[in-house]
Amino acid sequence: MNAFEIYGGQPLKGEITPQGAKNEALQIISAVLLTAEKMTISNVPDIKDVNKLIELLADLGVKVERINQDTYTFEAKDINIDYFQSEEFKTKGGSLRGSIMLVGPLLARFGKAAIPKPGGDKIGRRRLDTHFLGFEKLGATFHYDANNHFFTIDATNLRGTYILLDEASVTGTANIVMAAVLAKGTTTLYNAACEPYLQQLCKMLNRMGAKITGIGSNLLTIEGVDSLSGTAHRMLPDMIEIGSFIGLAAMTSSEITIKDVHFEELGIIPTVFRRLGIQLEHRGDDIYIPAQTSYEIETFIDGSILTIADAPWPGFTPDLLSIVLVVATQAKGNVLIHQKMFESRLFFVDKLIDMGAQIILCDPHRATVIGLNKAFKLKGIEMTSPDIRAGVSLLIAALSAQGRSVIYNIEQIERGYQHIDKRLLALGAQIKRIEGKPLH
Ligand SMILES: CC(=O)N[C@H]1[C@@H](OP(=O)(O)OP(=O)(O)OC[C@H]2O[C@@H](n3ccc(=O)[nH]c3=O)[C@H](O)[C@@H]2O)O[C@H](CO)[C@@H](O)[C@@H]1O
Ligand SMILES: C=C(OP(=O)(O)O)C(=O)O
Repeated sequence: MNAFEIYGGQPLKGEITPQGAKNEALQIISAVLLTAEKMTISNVPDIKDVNKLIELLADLGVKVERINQDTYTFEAKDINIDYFQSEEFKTKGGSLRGSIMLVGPLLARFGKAAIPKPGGDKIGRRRLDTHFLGFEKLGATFHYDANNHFFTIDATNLRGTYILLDEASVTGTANIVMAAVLAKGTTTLYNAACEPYLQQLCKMLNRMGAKITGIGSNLLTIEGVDSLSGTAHRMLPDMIEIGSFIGLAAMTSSEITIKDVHFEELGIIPTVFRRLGIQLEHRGDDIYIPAQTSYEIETFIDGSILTIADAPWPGFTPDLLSIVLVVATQAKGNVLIHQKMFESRLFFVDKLIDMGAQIILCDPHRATVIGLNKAFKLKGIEMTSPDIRAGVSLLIAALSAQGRSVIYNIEQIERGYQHIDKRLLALGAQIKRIEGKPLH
């Protein structure tokens, strides 16, 4: 088991380039199953979840070639549908959330699919109802074997229809769109999620010959086509990494430039960090963050305490709330963090409290942070990372803290952050990968 050992308390300095977007990559790479032709995908992040998905595709019979460090070609000509029944697939498929998005393309192209209940973070209940209700509307039938946690889905004759999603699920929308592109007739999808990940997916599908309109809105119209052809696609920079680096710079009083961020795709993210008092400048397509000895959280116009809450896009992504929370611990002022979507995503705050942060966990969804205004530094401790974003938040806390910290269970962090120790070392961080297990 690997851990990170960190000596914190020193400012960092330099430039950092965000990786390709993890959550976009999981959709885009699943979509290669929709065509027998060659797909060339670039800016693919070298992270555990993406590499596992690529491995799954290869196991399914997709011809995968790595052209260079971040570019792959995929050719889904001969697919081995029987692989679904193998024990290997049940183990591998169950280990990442993104594997659920293999179902839509497989139904569209082969009329059947099977999938173990996927993994992902322990951040609360993670329903898949939206996916299956959507597939059912398109004419699929599914069976859930609760003993083996295994879904089997049949769909020989998918037909376009009107679908009102029960919630704007990100992976659910991607899955249903990918099933509908090859269905007969027109699908109208309302209450669709519209994150940049989905906009990128829909634009790529259109380049492959799909007919999707309404991209970027919560009403998508998908006119089914007979087949799709190959194309090339480049992933956007990962907006969650960009937000994490903004938080890192502020918390550690570092002067950092985040390169090539595609600022116009970041939506409300820069605004939310600015509301925490963080100065950031949009220079060319970079974000420049000066070294700041203090940053002050705004209040609402009437003087009441600021609330930062998550919401489906174009609202603030839940994947950055843990980062905002940690950054607020060293701000001047107070903020209420309201994590509406997930039930267990704030449960890492006990570690921050152990480090000296002032936080009141009001209930599983809400935490009040009383900023220390950098008057007292957090102190380094040993801790275990419960999920990917909490993990990076703890990493940021450790880099700002006085003394030595050890973070265990870094596999969680490495699901989504490419070579993070090496990239932080390049900014001057004192971080080392060590062997180690938590005591309990
Ligand atoms: C692989 C991938 O892409 N994972 C992302 C994806 O997960 P994923 O697609 O699994 O998440 P969903 O969008 O389905 O939903 C996430 C949670 O939010 C709740 N919910 C969702 C929509 C809504 O309108 N109201 C609501 O309360 C759901 O019940 C669920 O608990 O989207 C999440 C929400 O942005 C992100 O945290 C994950 O990083
Ligand atoms: C929760 C996340 O990922 P996943 O959906 O893969 O668990 C995330 O990226 O923050």
